[in-house]
Amino acid sequence: MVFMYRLIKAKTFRLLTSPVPVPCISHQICSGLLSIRKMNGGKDSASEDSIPGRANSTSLCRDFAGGAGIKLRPSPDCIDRRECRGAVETSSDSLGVRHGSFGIRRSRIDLRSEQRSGDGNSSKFRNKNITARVKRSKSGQSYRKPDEGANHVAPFDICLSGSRDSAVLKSLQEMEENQENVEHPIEESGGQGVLRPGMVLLKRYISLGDQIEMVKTCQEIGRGPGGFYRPGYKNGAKLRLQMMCLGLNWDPETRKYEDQSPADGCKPPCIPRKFNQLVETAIQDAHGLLGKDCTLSNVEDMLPAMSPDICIVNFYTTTGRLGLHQDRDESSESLEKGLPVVSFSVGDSAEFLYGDQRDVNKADKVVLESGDVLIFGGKSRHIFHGVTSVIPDSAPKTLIEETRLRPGRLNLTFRQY
Ligand SMILES: O=C(O)CCC(=O)C(=O)O
Ligand SMILES: [Fe+2]
Repeated sequence: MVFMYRLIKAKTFRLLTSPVPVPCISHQICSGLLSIRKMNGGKDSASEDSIPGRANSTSLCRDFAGGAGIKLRPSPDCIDRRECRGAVETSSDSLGVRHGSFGIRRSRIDLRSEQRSGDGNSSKFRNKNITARVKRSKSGQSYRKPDEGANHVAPFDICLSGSRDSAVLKSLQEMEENQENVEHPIEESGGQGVLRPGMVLLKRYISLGDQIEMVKTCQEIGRGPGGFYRPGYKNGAKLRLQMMCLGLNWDPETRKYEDQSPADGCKPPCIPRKFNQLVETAIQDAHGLLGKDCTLSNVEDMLPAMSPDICIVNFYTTTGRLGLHQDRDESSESLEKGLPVVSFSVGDSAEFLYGDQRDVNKADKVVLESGDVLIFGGKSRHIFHGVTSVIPDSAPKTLIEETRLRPGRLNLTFRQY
């Protein structure tokens, strides 16, 4: 009897502590092995940090953890296999692991996946000596620790989940009522056109259908490896936004582009082809606008064309903002040529400041609404710019209904390294 009991206990222990291979097929079609080990009791305790909807855990391919919760989600347009190497300690995971078969409270996830082909960006950037703060785990596996000592968190979901409850319906109704009183700021902001040399604003340029698709795509990618997280500066201060980088990761701490996300050590997801196409047509249309000025012999002198290989996706809640700064961490070649930054705004409108100095009192202001595209290159490539406020309840109602985007603003800025 005692022998039988010991045998069962030993088997159970082995079952709980040995890696359970779970195929990891992310939205990036990365194949890997997820090993979940029970490390600490079976109690389940969800905790949240101060950011709404953010669970107190980091999870790689967390949609695939938890046995029964395995989901396969092909990436929109992204066909390359990406490299994720990580060894991440998680505390209670609000997603798959928490609901996993063992009620795992803390788990260690080892994930390894191979890289296949790709668009050539990665090797190109590796050759440029882009630094990645890669550390070695005891097992020798490379991984990158995000905030040392801080709780790792699951990627932020830019959309609300669950069924439409009365609170959401109420806020939709309120939004509808408020929208009747929203003054469209085209006149106030000068509307569509050339704001200054090299700076063009295309008002309501992105169709509602494309905006909806953009939100859904960003949500999909943003919940996966290399997804949304709240970045911080060297001094520990956090930015007042959630960020995800596509193509290459931009690290506010080092002010460098790297080929690993600090949040989970994964390669940044690639930029969906559709996004790049929109950027290219927006630049062409901006050239069309500039071409109306007969004194310009070559519009590209004022606004060079570019092919984006980086996209920084920011999500601002209604209290989010971004201080005046210059975008100057791209390659010196790109900056010298004045290759433009192309910015898409989706969701709530925002007050955007821009000027020649880092001084809010000397800056000009424009309201960026859902669907607007702002392009700044050439002589305006080094302008100081920032977001002072997000205007609540100003997003198109249909966009919110179709996507359940959280209150706030999604902004995508495309650049060429
Ligand atoms: O949100 C915006 O409009 C600006 C974002 C920005 O400046 C940046 O990501 O560098
Ligand atoms: Fe910027």
